[in-house]
Amino acid sequence: MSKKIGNLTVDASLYEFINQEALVDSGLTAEQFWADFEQLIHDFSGRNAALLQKREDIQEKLDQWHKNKQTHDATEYQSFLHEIGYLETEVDDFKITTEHVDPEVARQPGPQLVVPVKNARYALNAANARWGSLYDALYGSDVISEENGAEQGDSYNPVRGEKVVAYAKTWLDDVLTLTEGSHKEVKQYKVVAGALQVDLGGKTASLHFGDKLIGYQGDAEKPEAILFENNGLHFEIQIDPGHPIGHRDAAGVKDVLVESAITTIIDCEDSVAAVDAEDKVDVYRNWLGLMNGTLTKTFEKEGKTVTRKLNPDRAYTAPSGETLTLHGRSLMFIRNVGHLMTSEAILDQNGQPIPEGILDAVVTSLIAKQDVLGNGKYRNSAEGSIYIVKPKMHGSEEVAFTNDLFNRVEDMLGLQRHAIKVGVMDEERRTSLNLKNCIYEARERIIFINTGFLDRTGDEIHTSMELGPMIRKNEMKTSRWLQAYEDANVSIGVKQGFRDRAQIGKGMWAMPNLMKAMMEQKDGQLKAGANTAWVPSPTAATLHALHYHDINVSRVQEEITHGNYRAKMLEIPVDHVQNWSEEEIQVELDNNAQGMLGYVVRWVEQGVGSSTVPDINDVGLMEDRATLRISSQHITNWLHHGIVSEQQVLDTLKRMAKVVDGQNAGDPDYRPMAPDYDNSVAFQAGCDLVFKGKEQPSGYTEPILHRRRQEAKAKQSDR
Ligand SMILES: CC(=O)SCCNC(=O)CCNC(=O)[C@H](O)C(C)(C)COP(=O)(O)OP(=O)(O)OC[C@H]1O[C@@H](n2cnc3c(N)ncnc32)[C@H](O)[C@@H]1OP(=O)(O)O
Ligand SMILES: O=CC(=O)O
Ligand SMILES: [Mg+2]
Repeated sequence: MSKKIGNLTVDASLYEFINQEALVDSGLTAEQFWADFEQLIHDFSGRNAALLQKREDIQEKLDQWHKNKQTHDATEYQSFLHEIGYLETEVDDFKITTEHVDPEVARQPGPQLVVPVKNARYALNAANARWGSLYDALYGSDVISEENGAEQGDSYNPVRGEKVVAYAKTWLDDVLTLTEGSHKEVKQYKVVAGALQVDLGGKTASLHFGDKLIGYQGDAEKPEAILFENNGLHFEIQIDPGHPIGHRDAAGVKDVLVESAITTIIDCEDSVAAVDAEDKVDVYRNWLGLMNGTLTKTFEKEGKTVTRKLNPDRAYTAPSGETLTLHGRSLMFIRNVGHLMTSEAILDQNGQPIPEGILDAVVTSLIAKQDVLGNGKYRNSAEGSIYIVKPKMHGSEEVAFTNDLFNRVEDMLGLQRHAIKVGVMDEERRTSLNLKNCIYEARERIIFINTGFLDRTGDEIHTSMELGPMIRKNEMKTSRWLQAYEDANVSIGVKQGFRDRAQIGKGMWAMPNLMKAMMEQKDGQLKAGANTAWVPSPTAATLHALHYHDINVSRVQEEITHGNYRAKMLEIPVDHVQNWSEEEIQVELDNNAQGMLGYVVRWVEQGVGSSTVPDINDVGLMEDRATLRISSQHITNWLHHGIVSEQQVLDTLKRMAKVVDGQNAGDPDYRPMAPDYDNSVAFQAGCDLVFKGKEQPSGYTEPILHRRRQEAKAKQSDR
């Protein structure tokens, strides 16, 4: 059902949602909103389409260039890229001037959590993941080994519990060093004359660096929680001798509560399957509930009914005796979709679906205006800012388009100029190579540049598809172009004045179950100069937060050395030797096919936009549209260059479909792909992604996924 509003045709459910929910108390009338929206669509759609056409024209030229050249000459190639406008002439030096940036962005380095907005249970969990139990994160992850009787099991294992406490207290000794003794020996914590005093059994000690104590809850002599700050991040020692864990502890410590997900990206993009107006309304309604504080979700967990809602702020007594309040929730950003897709939720005056990025910009900003006006139960941005993450832009013209669009949205919604901030995903090759210019176009509203290395890898493969077969997927992570891209992002961000004003972010830890490995490796992103980095879950946020206590990122950024990274970034990861055995080729194909189908089947049949899918070695990998872009494009590339044959790919897909079916055997809602492959919409989607992969714009997966999901939905409603 749809409604004619002016010259627009608007899906009825979206129209009702906007009029009856999103516009309420927004200070805008429905009449004016729809009239302005129509005009905005009219003014911006053509430019959006032209930018997409430019992408296609450039790709066509790149393809021809590689096809016509016998050998690849790097210097010649760079000149050609300049000629076709792929490499831009660099703007003069400048600094970003973004104002009204919340401290979480400007001055609090810390983890950034990403969560699919469509999943209310997870989204609420993510918003609340500002604070996380260190004991729970350790107990439930592989950071604590299961050796010597420390298995997780079904009920509380005190042997494991002891290891957790030992780990946490060793950490406390590092960040909260006592004048003598160890936190392991403490018998009592109290606050005396505004300072920490610990009883070590006969001896007393205090903090080596006294200014780290900044508050407490309860009675100073017998606190329930003591709050500390280190490197701008907070944590609490929580004390309750009556608690089952506190009861076992000499000082009654029941937990260490760590400030964890400082910011969270509420994602409308790659972790979400939203293909029609119904889905978009679900997405927007959850975002509204997060902005006005009304979102709740009731579900069964461990035999109990749980109702999850947003956590309140946290109140403490400061050493001065005054009340100190800290945010109880993560600062929420909203990731809009990119410029590529259109949405049938609204048809323009010609009956054409409008650009989905425009729809997201208008509706997510309208909803966030509730927070700007202070209409919600809680405040997200104390600065009255709206944080939109914009993915998958190619080059500075596309950033300029976003900036102009946001100006117009601000005018339309009655927001102050630059109230809408932008986080630019540095995840397409044309953006990485022209990053300084991209930042320049958004210099008054930019609040992050983030290396989305997953999309970036997909774009690397697609852009140079014609040059030759690419190196194996796992080798991409250590290749020279990728290192140069990561370094360039930090260097350019620092030079353009991001330090202590905006985020220089790094990418996702995509192995949600391998937390020990994360603890060993993810601090590398901070050492490279990032002041935030992506994590897939609240547990990962709590653990990754410890890295920011170890490393003072602001200081790291001060010492960043700058180089010229362009030439290295332009080194294309083709494998010139191709010294692969038949077995290696098959393993690579199996791995890509399994990851791809494991993700696609849940996307297409069940509308799940992000899943953990076991890889060939049974390691659970976070899969989303960006990882799908890599695996599908990799197969397409090897197929195109004859490393694998069409029959081999098809046989592999069929074999892997059975493996994936087996992995999902426990799911009553699962629809197997084998043996009726021709009738499995998901399997057909997988085939399209590789066999039609060369024609997909920039190698993106969304056009095929959307079409196939719509088909699966239609089939399901017929059944
Ligand atoms: C390239 C890119 O664009 S990366 C960014 C896009 N990707 C993402 O956003 C991925 C985000 N992460 C996720 O979606 C999930 O963590 C997945 C799909 C990877 C794993 O999900 P699951 O297999 O269901 O996780 P698992 O069973 O281990 O844990 C579930 C619990 O963790 C919580 N959880 C897991 N991930 C998240 C998250 N991102 N935010 C909040 N809570 C989360 C769930 O709420 C649940 O707890 P609950 O029972 O108390 O509600
Ligand atoms: O969006 C993130 C990415 O890696 O792609
Ligand atoms: Mg991405």
